[in-house]
Amino acid sequence: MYETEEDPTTANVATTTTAPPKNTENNDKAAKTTTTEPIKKVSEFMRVQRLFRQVTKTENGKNIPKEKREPIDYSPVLDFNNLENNTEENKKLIIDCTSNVTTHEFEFNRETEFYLHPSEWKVYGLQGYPGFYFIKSPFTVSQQKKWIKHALEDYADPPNNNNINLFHGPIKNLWKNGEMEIINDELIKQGKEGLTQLTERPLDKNGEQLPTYRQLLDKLAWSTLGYQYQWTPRLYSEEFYEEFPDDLQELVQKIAIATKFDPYVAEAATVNFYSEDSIMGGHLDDAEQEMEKPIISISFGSTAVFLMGAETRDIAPVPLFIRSGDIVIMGGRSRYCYHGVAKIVENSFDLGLVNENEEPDLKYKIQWLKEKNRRVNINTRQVFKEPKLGGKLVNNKKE
Ligand SMILES: O=C(O)CCC(=O)C(=O)O
Ligand SMILES: [Fe+2]
Repeated sequence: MYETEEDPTTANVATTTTAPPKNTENNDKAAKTTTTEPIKKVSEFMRVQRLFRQVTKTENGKNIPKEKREPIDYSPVLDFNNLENNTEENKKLIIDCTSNVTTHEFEFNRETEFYLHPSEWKVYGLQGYPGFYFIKSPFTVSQQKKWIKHALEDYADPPNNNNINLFHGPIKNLWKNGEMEIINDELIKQGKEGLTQLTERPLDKNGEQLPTYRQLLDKLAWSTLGYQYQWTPRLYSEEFYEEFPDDLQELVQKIAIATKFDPYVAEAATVNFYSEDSIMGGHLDDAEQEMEKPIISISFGSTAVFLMGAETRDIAPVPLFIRSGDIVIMGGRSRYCYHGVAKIVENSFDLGLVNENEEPDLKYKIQWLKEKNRRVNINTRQVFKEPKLGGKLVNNKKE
């Protein structure tokens, strides 16, 4: 998992292809090196990935203002949310699976889980990918915010692992402390007195002063739940297990029932934090012993261009939009296929999540996500054929 292809035009820049699951592409240098790097043959996956790369600097290194950049052509992107807007080619790929899925009932709560009864869900498949499902967001705004809150407050904190812990050691209350700094900076900007109760930053595991929590939050790229995926040996080991959140377990088990992938026990999850210039290179998720159970993926915030590829990188992937609240189920063939995120669409943050009178608990989270067009993605996996340790099966099914 996460062994991504290096883009030869960005090979010597800040593209991380090892442990962190996503590549934060440095478009600036990418643009500069395009002309000097020898042209290597790139895969079909990379060719399509590059269609969504924007040049942000001129050849002599000058910043191109956002409004003057060559716009990205999103017309080839398949859109399950605007069926009529699709190219004729993409229309042929879209399968309406609504009737296959909506008959599998489970108990649910409109207030806290899904606002739409499963019989009202809109579910699509992709031609050539049996087992792949796309569910148009069945969440209310407040349910979306619940997962955003969990991701920032709980999932990114110890004992769960994240990309920042790898360098600095465990950092407690990353969000809470970062939020205090955000509030403090705002007050000072307004000429007011800053907060008095800012937490003193501890030294990190190397005895070095930690960067500010705001800076750390800016670097937050991923965290792991349940079996903590070990990026270097590329495996899950029973030694590194943290309790899997019950409410997330319940949610994905219900989605698994709807799509007939039950029984499903989420034993591990990756939580990805993207900002406006993040990408995730093409990769396979193949470290799980159980590959017959799908990856169930929920996303909130800005819109992504997701690439659904094939078993090799030599086949062009299908680019598709994933918007806030949409659910993607990668089962069947798609479970064995390359995929990635080519682009976070400019200015695509879901304005439905923005509320002038937001409660204090959420105000800064939404502001933080919106200001850099951020996106939170949570994707779950069953790791073992016989689920072990904390993996619980909740009986949600209506008999
Ligand atoms: O962000 C996404 O939609 C995809 C994430 C993904 O593929 C992964 O974490 O393995
Ligand atoms: Fe993946």
